Amino acid sequence: MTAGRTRIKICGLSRMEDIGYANEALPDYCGFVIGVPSSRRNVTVEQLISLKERLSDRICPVGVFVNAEQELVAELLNGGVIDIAQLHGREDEIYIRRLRDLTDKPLIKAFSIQNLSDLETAEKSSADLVLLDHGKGGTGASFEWELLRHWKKRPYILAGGLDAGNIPEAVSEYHPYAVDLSSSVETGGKKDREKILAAVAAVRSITI
Ligand SMILES: O=C(O)c1ccccc1N[C@@H]1O[C@H](COP(=O)(O)O)[C@@H](O)[C@H]1O
Repeated sequence: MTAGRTRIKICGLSRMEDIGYANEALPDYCGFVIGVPSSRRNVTVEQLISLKERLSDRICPVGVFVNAEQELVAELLNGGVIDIAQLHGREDEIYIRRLRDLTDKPLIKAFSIQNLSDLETAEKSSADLVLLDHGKGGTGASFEWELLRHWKKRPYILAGGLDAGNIPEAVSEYHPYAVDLSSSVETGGKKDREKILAAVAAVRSITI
C-alpha cells in the first residue's frame, strides 16, 4: 500500500444497483459487510459472490468483518472473492496472528478513536493498514480529528461521518491514505448514485 493521492473507499454495497453506481464512479475500494446481521448493509457470502462478479476489476473489493471466524475470512481472501479484509470488531493481535497463518493477503484493522491512547494502540497494530473510526462502524459520526495533529505515525484510513462536504478538510488537513464512506452516500438507507459520484469527485478534485 503505497503513498500518493488519497484513495476513496465506498462501503456497504449490498444491491446490484450499488455495483452499477460504483462501476460508474470508480472509487479505489468498495466494501462489503459480511456476516453482520445487525447492519442494514449486511450481505451473505452468496450475495457477495454475485455482487463481486459484476464489480469492475478497476475497484478493489474489501470484505468488512466483525469478529468473524478466521477460516471464513481466509477462504474469501484466498479464493479471490475479496482482495483485502477489514476487521471492524474486537479482533486482537492473537486473532490477526492466527489469520496470518491462514492467508498472506492484506489486512486492515479498524480502531474506535476516543483519545490519544486509542491512537497509540492503533500505531502498534500488526495490520497492514489501520482504519480510524468513531465507533462500531457505519454510524455516520466522526471522532475528534484534531487528535490526529499529534499523531502522524503511520498511514491510515479515515472513516466515520465523512461526506463530500468535509472531505476537502479531511484530506488537506490530515492527509489520510484513504477516506472511507458509507452513511453519507445513502438516501433512505440505500446507496445513492449522485452522492457516490459526488464523494469520489470530491476526493479526486483535491490536489495537495
Ligand atoms: O457500514 C456498516 O454497517 C458497518 C457494519 C459493521 C462494521 C463496519 C461498518 N462500516 C464501516 O463504518 C465506516 C463508515 O462509517 P460511516 O457510515 O461513513 O460513518 C467504514 O469504515 C465502514 O467500513
